[in-house]
Amino acid sequence: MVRMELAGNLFLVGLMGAGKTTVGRALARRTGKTFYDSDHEIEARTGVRIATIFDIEGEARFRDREVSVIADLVQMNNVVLATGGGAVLRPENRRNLKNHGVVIYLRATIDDLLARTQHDKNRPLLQTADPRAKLAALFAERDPLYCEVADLIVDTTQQNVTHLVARLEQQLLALQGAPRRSPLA
Ligand SMILES: Nc1ncnc2c1ncn2[C@@H]1O[C@H](COP(=O)(O)OP(=O)(O)O)[C@@H](O)[C@H]1O
Ligand SMILES: O=C(O)C1=C[C@@H](OP(=O)(O)O)[C@@H](O)[C@H](O)C1
Ligand SMILES: [Mg+2]
Repeated sequence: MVRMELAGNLFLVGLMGAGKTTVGRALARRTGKTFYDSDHEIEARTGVRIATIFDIEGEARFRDREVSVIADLVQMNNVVLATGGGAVLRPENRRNLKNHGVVIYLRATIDDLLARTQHDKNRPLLQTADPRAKLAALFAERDPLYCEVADLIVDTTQQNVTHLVARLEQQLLALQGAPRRSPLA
């Protein structure tokens, strides 16, 4: 059987724990694209973990680094890029993502996001007394931005990564054939 090819760049957005890094890596493998993660790229360029950048420089400077890394990575061809959850906060990033590829919003419930992030200490914004309340506040602030930038919105609830990636590939192929469809999958 001849497999249809998915053209161009794929960019993943969504809150912490949505699965951007995990799904992005698997999607790249499945589609034959090269995987990048903006957080990994920031860590590679600085030589320190994200949490250390937040500690030493603060969030605003981290966002500046994120803008610069995303501006570079969107220039690549045939990549899957997992962004950090806050990338959509900066208009330059929203513009860059929209202009250079198909943007996929991985949406998840607060319960799922909490369950998937609670054992990981490298997300400084969730090192608080009430991470559920923090995730809910971030959802309220960012969901409109993710929706604004997305070509495709995918609900990840009760979806294991393998199934999610297979479904995503089908939806992306359909979108490729009909570019002006609604983003709601
Ligand atoms: N659809 C899913 N179902 C179950 N677990 C998931 C799913 N997507 C991601 N995970 C798990 O959740 C955790 C956070 O995923 P990650 O890819 O780091 O999210 P993000 O990059 O969006 O913050 C990881 O342990 C990952 O294995
Ligand atoms: O939501 C955010 O503001 C952040 C999300 C993180 O990436 P993930 O979404 O991959 O966890 C990372 O960029 C940083 O801790 C800030
Ligand atoms: Mg990630």
